[in-house]
Amino acid sequence: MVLKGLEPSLIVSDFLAKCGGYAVVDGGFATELERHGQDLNDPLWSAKCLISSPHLVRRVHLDYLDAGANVILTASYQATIQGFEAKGLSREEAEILIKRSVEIACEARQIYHDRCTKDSWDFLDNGNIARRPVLVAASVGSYGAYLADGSEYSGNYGDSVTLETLKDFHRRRVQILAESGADLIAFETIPNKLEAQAYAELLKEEGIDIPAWFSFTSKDGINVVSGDSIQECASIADSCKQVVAVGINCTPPRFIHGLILSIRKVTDKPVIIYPNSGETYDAVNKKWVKSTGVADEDFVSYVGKWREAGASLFGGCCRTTPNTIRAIAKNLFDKSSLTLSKDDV
Ligand code: MET
Ligand SMILES: [Zn+2]
Repeated sequence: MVLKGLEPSLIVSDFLAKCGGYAVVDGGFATELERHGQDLNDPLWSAKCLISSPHLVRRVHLDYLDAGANVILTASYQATIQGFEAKGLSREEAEILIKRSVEIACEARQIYHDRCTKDSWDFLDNGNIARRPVLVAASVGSYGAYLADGSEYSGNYGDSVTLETLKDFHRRRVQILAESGADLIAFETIPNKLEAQAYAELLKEEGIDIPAWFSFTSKDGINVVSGDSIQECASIADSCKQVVAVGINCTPPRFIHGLILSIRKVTDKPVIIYPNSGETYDAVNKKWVKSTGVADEDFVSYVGKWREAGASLFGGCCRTTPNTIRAIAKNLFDKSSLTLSKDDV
């Protein structure tokens, strides 16, 4: 994509316009690696596959592109220099793997476009065809994801972790990803305000010249998981020039509508939504379990409602699959059906 040099906000508005006003984000990445037989019970989680199965990483990206994704997220969510070093890799090897995560996603996009299957073309209203726009978003998971102790879902890092700790932890990886050829950086599953502040300061201090999105996670539909206010968190994203979209991921679908309304109160930036399947992560047993209480309807049937509430980018997070993404794409772009039956998923 020829994006460099454009104002960050123009990059996303131009991209959304080319996509037809709304864009489709990919779905659960680690989930899909597991479906392909990978055991991700490891401190590196999905990033383990950058070492052991890069071909599978590329394959999963391709599956999401085939399903209709306009944005694919790299396998770098839990790929950290510190995490790779703990596995005995050198710093240089760790940096190469982080960069490689972006290269693999770019390769997948290239393969996808080169195939020129009918799915890779969009028919425009004027009868012309255009190549479907695809952005590669370099994923950055939280400090809690690196700890791999479930604290990405509590946002509770304890008093010893300060703004500076978080900035120092993330600094080098963000620099590498910014220079890797990715179109943007996706700060995902942000559990608290402190980490959002750290990201915003890093983007500024390091003069990062590609755009970013900030995506928070919530377990009550009111606050982010730490209990910090979603509006305060979204305001940090709003004041950061490099941030081109703000939203929510890895959060049960039933909470999304209210969170979009809260975010819209403090920012006009595009809102991105990619919920999980509604199950809950049990950090002790490292398993996803069905929520008790009211069962979630499949979230694809909510997409129309989220769009009305003001969201512009839609995808899925943990436990969602290419089928979920296919159904979202159909929901957004098949003008004749605004709501999908559950059979579509
Ligand atoms: C815990 S949220 C994980 C987000 C990451 N992009 C993935 O789908 O694997
Ligand atoms: Zn997730």
